[in-house]
Amino acid sequence: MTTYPIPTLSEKNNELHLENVSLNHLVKEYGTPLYVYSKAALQQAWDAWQHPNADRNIHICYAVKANSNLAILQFFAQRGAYFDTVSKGEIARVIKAGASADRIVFSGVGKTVEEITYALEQGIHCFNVESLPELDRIHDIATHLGKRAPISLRINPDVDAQTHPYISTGLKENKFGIDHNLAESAYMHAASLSGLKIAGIDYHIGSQLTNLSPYLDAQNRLFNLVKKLAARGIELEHIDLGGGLGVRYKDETPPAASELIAQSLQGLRDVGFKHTLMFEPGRSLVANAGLLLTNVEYLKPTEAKNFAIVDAGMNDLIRPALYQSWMQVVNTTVRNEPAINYDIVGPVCESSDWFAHDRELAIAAGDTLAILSAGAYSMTMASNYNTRQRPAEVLVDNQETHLIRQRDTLNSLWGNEQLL
Ligand SMILES: Cc1ncc(COP(=O)(O)O)c(C=O)c1O
Ligand SMILES: N[C@@H](CCCC[NH3+])C(=O)O
Repeated sequence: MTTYPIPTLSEKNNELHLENVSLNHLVKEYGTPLYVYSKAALQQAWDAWQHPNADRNIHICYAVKANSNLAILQFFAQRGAYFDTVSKGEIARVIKAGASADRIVFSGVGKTVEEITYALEQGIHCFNVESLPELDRIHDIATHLGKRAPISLRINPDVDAQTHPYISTGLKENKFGIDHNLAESAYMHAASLSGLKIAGIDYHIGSQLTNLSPYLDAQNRLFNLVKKLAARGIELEHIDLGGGLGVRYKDETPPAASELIAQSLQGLRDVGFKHTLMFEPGRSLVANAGLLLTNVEYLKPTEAKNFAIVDAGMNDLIRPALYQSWMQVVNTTVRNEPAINYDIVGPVCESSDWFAHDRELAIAAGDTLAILSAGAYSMTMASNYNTRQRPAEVLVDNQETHLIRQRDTLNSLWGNEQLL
């Protein structure tokens, strides 16, 4: 029997099921393209990040950009998550989903005056500050509002995360964070600003990391810095080690979250630190709880290739087009006919509109394909390019299904536009 990266996906009676719901049944009920998430898989991913007997507080800040559907945010809020956000919209979503603002950290290199004002008015947990001008801006706005802004400086440790260059963020040529070498003077400056309250320190070196060593290198550099800051009288409440833990799409073997937490805790104990520990996982909490269902519209053999043209496009799921990501594609109906090689492509007018190249599959026109591991950076990166309606989203809970987002309506496509 095939094993899938999604733990709650299995074959029953020659059809794929997510938990106890047939994917073909979902297609009949909700149509395609359709994002489907498994509540039990979300729970497993959340549980993997729990470390009940730690000798300090550990806050798991779910990185909202990975999947920001309100029902998904509500799921994590109900389990006591903190949230890592990067825009006013994400902060507002988290609050709308029922989380308290004081569980929100606000990252991002380009925070506007409007966003900082909004975050201060809501009373967020902490700003992860990415530059000196941003530090001054937050001080000015906080002073104007008669508040003190809790801040952490995001340090760029100049460590190679060994991942795709587009999702590597901790090298000195990346736009993120404050240079490691400037960190001490940046903290001294922050300490001199009355509108700020120094709360912590953080880094985030990249995404889809499958190896602990870059993490641990960055962590050691950060701990040295924390020691130097303490020697200068700057005490921090928390250390935030960012997100980035990878998942299995194909045959990757990322470390377990428990391993990452255990090593980080050990590192902290070795240097005698008592700080609260924070992490900002996104992908590892949601990627393998979701898939995208798409209908095969046409099989098109050409001299060069066999194309399977599906009704989802790069606008619905851009990861293969943008990063050449490998995502597993399976037929939701198990077919015994011989498999042949297909390029799985969408209807969008771009040659980069593909999901898989040279995949061996047995497919008939009208079948439904499932693109797996599509719980993270999939729906959140969807667009309306080619004036296509973004997919609906469904959450499966054992035998029950919940529509958690309607498909875009035609009217929603131009609802904000105006004829002259
Ligand atoms: C600041 C920050 N924190 C957390 C994350 C989440 O990363 P991941 O989804 O790889 O865990 C990101 C995205 O890479 C990020 O930019
Ligand atoms: N969007 C990327 C991850 C970006 C991480 C954001 N800092 C992906 O799909 O892999």
